[in-house]
Amino acid sequence: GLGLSYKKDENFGEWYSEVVVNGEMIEYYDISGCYILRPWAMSIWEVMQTFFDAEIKKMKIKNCYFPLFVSSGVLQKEKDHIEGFAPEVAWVTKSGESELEMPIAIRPTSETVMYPYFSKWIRGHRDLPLRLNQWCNVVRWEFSNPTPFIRSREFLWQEGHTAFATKEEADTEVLDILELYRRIYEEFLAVPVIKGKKSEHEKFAGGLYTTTVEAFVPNTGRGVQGATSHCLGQNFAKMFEINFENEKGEKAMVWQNSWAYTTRTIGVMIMVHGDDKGLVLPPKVASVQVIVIPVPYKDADTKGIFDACAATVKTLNESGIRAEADFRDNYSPGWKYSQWELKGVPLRIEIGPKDFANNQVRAVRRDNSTKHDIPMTDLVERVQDMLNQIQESLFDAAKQKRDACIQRAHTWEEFAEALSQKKMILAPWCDEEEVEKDVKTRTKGDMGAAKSLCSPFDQPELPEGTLCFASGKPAKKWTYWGRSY
Ligand SMILES: O=C1CCCN[C@@H]1CCCn1cnc2cc(F)c(Cl)cc2c1=O
Ligand SMILES: [Mg+2]
Repeated sequence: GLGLSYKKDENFGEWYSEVVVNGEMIEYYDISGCYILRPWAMSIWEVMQTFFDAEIKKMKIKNCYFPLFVSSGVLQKEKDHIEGFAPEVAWVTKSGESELEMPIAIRPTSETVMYPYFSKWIRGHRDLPLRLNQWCNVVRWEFSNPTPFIRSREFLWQEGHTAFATKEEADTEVLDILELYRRIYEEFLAVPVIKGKKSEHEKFAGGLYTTTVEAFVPNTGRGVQGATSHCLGQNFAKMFEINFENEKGEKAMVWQNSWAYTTRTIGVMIMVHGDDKGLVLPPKVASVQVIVIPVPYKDADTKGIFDACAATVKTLNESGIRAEADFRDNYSPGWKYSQWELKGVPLRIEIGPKDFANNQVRAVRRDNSTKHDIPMTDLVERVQDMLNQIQESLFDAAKQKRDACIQRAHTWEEFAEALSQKKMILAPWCDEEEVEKDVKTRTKGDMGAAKSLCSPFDQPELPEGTLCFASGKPAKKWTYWGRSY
């Protein structure tokens, strides 16, 4: 039958892979770590893309497209930040039967692809700011356990790459983009995130600083890096000689940013909202927000009921609500209810003989299963209200659950206890990299080590004399710690 064989609270990993497959988002592929994104997933990606693309266009950021392939000389250009990643670079070594002269890498990210051309295109201050974005795929041949959406060897993302005359402009854009990432999570996916700064150890080594929106999966007690917005400083400008003649006629290096979010966003949403009946889609990103199901009864006016369903869909669509009817005659209404619940459609509308006779519909919410009789005369207004309520209550429920997983800790004992309870820990830290590495070492285990997730911009009060939870040295900042994906 349609029912899932795993429970979210009992076998999270199996529950997740069953839900993404049975909910028709993912099809497994014969190459490990690669997944087929079916329309039910792609439509969510497109809703976010439509929002984000419009927003960056308002910021005068232009889309472009650079080649997938990177020559090995160019890729190795940035030695120190590459060496850590070398094992995950995928290489093309042959065409047909013949070996290539030089192996060609498939882009794992596009700094080294783009920046030689930034150097060529940027001459004077009038060429700045240069602000480009590309929507593309990247390949990273990771070996840690692949998970649909969350960790795959190929994924879709957007990568923004910008260059400015001043640091101030770069700093401002880093946060403008981070706010868009927060909106994607909190306003579209209904997932609460924490805005903060990555530690020196966790940041992008090639950059100056990394800002992030951190999500959290209560079931596994793991943090998830939701999206990142880096200020690269002048590091890449130095390496790729990206400089310009400033207004005083002096030669100056540009200040750069790079920022990305990926299809991982979809996996986080599924993990946070899904339940034992399947996917639960926030209305903002659901390609079908309302599914209308006829409930004919043997001698009742079946045609009338079907026509009422068609009219309901038409009325909703005309008001901008994404509605469909399920007229399939080879499935019972009950079977259809289960199937559309499995696919996470936020609202179901049933029209049976009684509803039809009373010129009303029966609406059922996917998130809390409550039933509501709606007069046809109020249809659009009531349905729109219910969709807004579902969006809001999904966020509120997720925020409540996430907040319940946050534990403050002042000592190692409190930290270790909270970690064992799968919490995300907010602790005062001395901000020393050696101490951070020590926390990783001390928490190594089969569940994976704890790491710093971010130092939240919204810092609680740090009273004078507060000591670091791990080193006992004077604490400098509150920082979130936890296991992560
Ligand atoms: O996160 C972003 C936003 C969008 C543009 N890129 C940055 C940094 C990416 C770091 N990073 C991440 N993963 C990598 C994997 C690799 F195989 C190689 Cl060669 C390099 C990297 C690498 O530089
Ligand atoms: Mg990686």
